[in-house]
Amino acid sequence: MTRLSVYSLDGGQKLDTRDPACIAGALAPLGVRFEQWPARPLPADADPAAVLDAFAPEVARLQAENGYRTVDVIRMTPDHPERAALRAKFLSEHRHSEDEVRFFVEGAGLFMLRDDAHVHAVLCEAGDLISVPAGMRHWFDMGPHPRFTAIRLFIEPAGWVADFTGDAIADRFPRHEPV
Ligand SMILES: CSCCC(=O)/C(O)=C/O
Ligand SMILES: [Fe+2]
Ligand code: NI
Repeated sequence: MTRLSVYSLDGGQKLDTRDPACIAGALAPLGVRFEQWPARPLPADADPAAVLDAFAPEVARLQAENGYRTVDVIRMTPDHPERAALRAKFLSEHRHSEDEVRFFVEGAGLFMLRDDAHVHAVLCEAGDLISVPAGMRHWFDMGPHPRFTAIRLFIEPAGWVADFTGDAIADRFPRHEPV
């Protein structure tokens, strides 16, 4: 179930909630957009084109709002050959020059969003739309046995571009531990 846990930078826990309205309300002051949209089941063999086709109305709505020029699909399974390398890449704290817009359509993954005083752990699940503002330090944990599909929307034609901070902060905070 979608969840927000907030930690102070020294690791003390300040908030833990599974209430979607509370999650959205706690993230909004950070400039983070969080909404829940209905998700629909996908065939196990759905390729990126099929995923985009299944969620064409949602993608069109987001593109109409913000003119995203590049849209892709990331689908991770526990046997994905690059799961360890991709997990390590996203676990490195980074930021982007544009908002990070993700619509989760299957499974779950953990976003860790850092501001001056806190780390906000947002466990995103199917149906969750999140937009992390440009410049916000963050990392993402898909866990050792990843299972999620997310639609990613970019203004930048090149798609995913990150500025890694070099800070190993992720090592000091909880990881995604799927049940
Ligand atoms: C949930 S989409 C994969 C992770 C990603 O694109 C990113 O930038 C994480 O911070
Ligand atoms: Fe990112
Ligand atoms: Ni904060």
